[in-house]
Amino acid sequence: MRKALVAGNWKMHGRIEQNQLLVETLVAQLTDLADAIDIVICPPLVYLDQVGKMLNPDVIQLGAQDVSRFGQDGAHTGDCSAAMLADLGVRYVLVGHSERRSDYAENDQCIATKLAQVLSVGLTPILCVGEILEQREAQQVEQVIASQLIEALEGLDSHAVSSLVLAYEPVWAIGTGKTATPEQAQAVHAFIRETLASRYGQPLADRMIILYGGSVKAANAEQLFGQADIDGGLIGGAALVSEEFTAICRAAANSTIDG
Ligand SMILES: O=C[C@H](O)COP(=O)(O)O
Repeated sequence: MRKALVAGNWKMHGRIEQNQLLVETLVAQLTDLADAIDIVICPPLVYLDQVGKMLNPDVIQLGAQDVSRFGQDGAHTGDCSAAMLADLGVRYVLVGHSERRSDYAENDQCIATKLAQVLSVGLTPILCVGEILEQREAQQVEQVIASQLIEALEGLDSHAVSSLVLAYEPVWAIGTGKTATPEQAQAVHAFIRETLASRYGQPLADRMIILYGGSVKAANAEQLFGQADIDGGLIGGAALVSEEFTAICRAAANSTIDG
């Protein structure tokens, strides 16, 4: 059985004082879920050290929102390498989030390079894929998702692919309050698993953790996580509210127990 994972992506939110309050609360509220699910918090880069020092990695692990595509130390102003993230105790790294794709024109080749950097230092990438509204309306969802996956995974062997986490995030559902219905999300998750099975074999596909992201909140988490191929969530806005994030984690734990 796959172990559910819930990752909170704070995006560009936080201040030292409010981070402290939020993380202290989460650590206290989520301790009993340590064995049931994996929980990750991805604060902004400048707060990784602060948040990392407050976390008990047996309960909540540290994640980063991005990584440099350059592997070596060097003249890359503003960048932070995978090795530096590992040095700080980061365990997971978001790669290919739609906001990186749109804000910084990150293409699939750039994303493939970043994946390789993250894997090279033994961290777990969370590879994000998802279609924009026009692509969904044009019935291109499967084509877009397959292409994003295949291009990003180009050059990785099965062993490397098996150490990834995937996140399906329909761009039209991110921060908009328009969640995909559980059926819409399940259909794409099943398609992702089929695509992986056809390229890397059924056992690998069956083990792959595939998260859903896009306006997940306490009120819809249970239904989403109850779908057969949805193994948890990548949470944005609701990750900034302790009661919401805790309830989402509990819904994921319940879905694991329910099977
Ligand atoms: O990384 C998180 C996703 O982009 C979802 O964000 P959201 O929950 O605010 O829609």
